[in-house]
Amino acid sequence: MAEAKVLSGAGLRGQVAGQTALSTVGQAGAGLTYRGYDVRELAADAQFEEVAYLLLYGELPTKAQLADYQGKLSKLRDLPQALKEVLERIPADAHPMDVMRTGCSFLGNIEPEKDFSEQRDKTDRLLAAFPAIMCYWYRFSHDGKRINCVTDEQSIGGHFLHLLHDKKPSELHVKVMNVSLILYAEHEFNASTFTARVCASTLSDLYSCVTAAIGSLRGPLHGGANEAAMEMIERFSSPEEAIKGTLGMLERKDKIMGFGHAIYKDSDPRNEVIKGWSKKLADEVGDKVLFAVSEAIDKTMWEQKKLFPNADFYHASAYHFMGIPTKLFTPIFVCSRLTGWAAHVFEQRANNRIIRPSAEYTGVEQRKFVPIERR
Ligand SMILES: CCC(=O)SCCNC(=O)CCNC(=O)[C@H](O)C(C)(C)COP(=O)(O)OP(=O)(O)OC[C@H]1O[C@@H](n2cnc3c(N)ncnc32)[C@H](O)[C@@H]1OP(=O)(O)O
Ligand SMILES: O=C([O-])CC(=O)C(=O)O
Repeated sequence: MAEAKVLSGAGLRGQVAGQTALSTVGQAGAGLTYRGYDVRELAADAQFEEVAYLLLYGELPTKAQLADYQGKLSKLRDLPQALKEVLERIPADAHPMDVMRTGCSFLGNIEPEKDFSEQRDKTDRLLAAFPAIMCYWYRFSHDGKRINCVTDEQSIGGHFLHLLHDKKPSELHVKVMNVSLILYAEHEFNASTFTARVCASTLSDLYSCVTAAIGSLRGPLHGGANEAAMEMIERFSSPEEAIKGTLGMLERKDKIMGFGHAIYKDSDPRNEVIKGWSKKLADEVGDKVLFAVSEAIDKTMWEQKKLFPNADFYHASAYHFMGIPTKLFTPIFVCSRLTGWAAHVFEQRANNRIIRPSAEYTGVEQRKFVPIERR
């Protein structure tokens, strides 16, 4: 029989591992704030670029600052030819998160961060270029098309949809992308951000920090859960089937992706926001199955386990209704969370000590070395 898992203290749960002025997660009142602003207010009224500016530059921009910032980002969207050639060599069956990791890392070779004084400019470049890295590879490997990486879309979300679908996105879809990018932007010491900070603490460069963070976000217990949730939802063709299937998974002690959270105990404040937009999109496309299936799983999980949907669960159906292929879900998360990762790298660099915790040794007692011929 497998030994019982020792959970107390595992995963550094509940331990303060450093300080941040960027966000609060799971504190009384607003469940999530970015530099003091409730994420729900930001998602309702701000543009993603305003939130990126807030995280990276410290305060919300004025109208003129936002226009300048969006103008700057628009000019940084195109990809160097050498990067396009690398993307063209990545096969169609590669995981797009691996493509993002490679794209980010390769850009770090040809446009390196030579000095920390460049950190904001390098972040802006990545923010502008990530949608094209994802879509250039996707459209080339899947449709055989070398797309133009520049569009006249003002927003990053609109730019991404335009590159992906080769047409101007609807206002509703641009709005939902904007909301989604805001909701995913920052979340304190989650696994991928902590990865970025550990890397930054060695005084490594920004691209290494972001590449490492992409690797952490990829896993299904973190950002990869939105794709895993979609794969689960799609298996059911009615709410009744979904309830039966969910009960079966719980009985088999399967993990239900898109549910539960390491910090939030009763609800994830981002969920109600993206759920509302997913419903609007379901109505727009005339969906009669996916949203109802999602709600049935949601209700069953609460009734059976008191587990609630996290930000990833209703993102799955929302993205699907906008015609986004499932395997691009987590890369979109990268386009957003880059802002949080980079802001944490800046914060770590501003007050750095190498992150190096201790381990409790559980191995054998010290013993005498036995030469190989006597073993
Ligand atoms: C938005 C970006 C994000 O990264 S949000 C997280 C995305 N990940 C997922 O949705 C993956 C599914 N969820 C999980 O694996 C966990 O809930 C995560 C998020 C990893 C948190 O883990 P941890 O802090 O260990 O959970 P916990 O201590 O609250 O667990 C208590 C008991 O409940 C169980 N549990 C938890 N989540 C689920 C789930 N989704 N499906 C089924 N069971 C779940 C745990 O296994 C644990 O049970 P037990 O006490 O070991 O019997
Ligand atoms: O905070 C966490 O552990 C995971 C999460 O929700 C996020 O990174 O958005």
